[in-house]
Amino acid sequence: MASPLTISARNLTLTLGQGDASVEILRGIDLDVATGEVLALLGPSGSGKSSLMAVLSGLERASGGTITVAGEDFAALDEDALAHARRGRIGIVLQAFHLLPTMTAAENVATPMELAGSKDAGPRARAELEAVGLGHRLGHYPTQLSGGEQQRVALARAMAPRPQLIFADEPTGNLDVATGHDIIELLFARRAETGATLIIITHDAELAKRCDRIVTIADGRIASDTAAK
Ligand SMILES: Nc1ncnc2c1ncn2[C@@H]1O[C@H](COP(=O)(O)OP(=O)(O)OP(=O)(O)O)[C@@H](O)[C@H]1O
Repeated sequence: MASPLTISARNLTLTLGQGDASVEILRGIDLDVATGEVLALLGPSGSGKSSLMAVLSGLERASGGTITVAGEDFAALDEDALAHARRGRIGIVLQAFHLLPTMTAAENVATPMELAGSKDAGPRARAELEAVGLGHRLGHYPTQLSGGEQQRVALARAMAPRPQLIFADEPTGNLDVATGHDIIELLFARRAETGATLIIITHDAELAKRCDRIVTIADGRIASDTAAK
């Protein structure tokens, strides 16, 4: 039996700005992603990859089309409802780590789960930080951590709620090659352990080949959609 779909989008559009200043960023995207699939999103700078990720992850509302993510009709939800639907279901890792500077590594991971009502946020945060090799850095603040360590904290924060769906937008963009490689290994390993669906934006053709499928975006449209192996 085919895996159920985690994402189903039809004729998805995104237009930002008003009147003469409006820009058509996504111009009719059709995309199905099966549960557990690992998908690489490629395309030139400015083609709309991050914008597509923002819509698929519920950070941005589509201007038109239909979109179902993890069983939720995202097109029917307002911003608050989208935020609620994201919680615990969708993990996001970005190029910039976006850690809160006044919180320790453990607090950065635990706090979003606490806000979502988790009763065991502390132990889960610790376990996830141990899983990404930071068990010895729980009490460190972001400024006391290297870039690679900060991205591990961000990865732990994304993974700790056990999301069904993980988005990573150039997660190695701010890291040197070796450190970036370690982060990708960890991301793939943690994903494999949880069976989550992963969508990763990358400019790295070698990394794309490790995914199940490669989708290329050009000028706000899907230019190609092929199996990677
Ligand atoms: N808030 C906004 N208002 C108007 N235009 C925007 C806005 N956000 C993004 N854009 C434009 O939308 C287009 C797509 O941007 P997006 O960041 O999705 O591209 P990308 O493929 O992820 O690029 P990169 O690889 O450089 O990160 C770009 O032309 C960008 O300038």
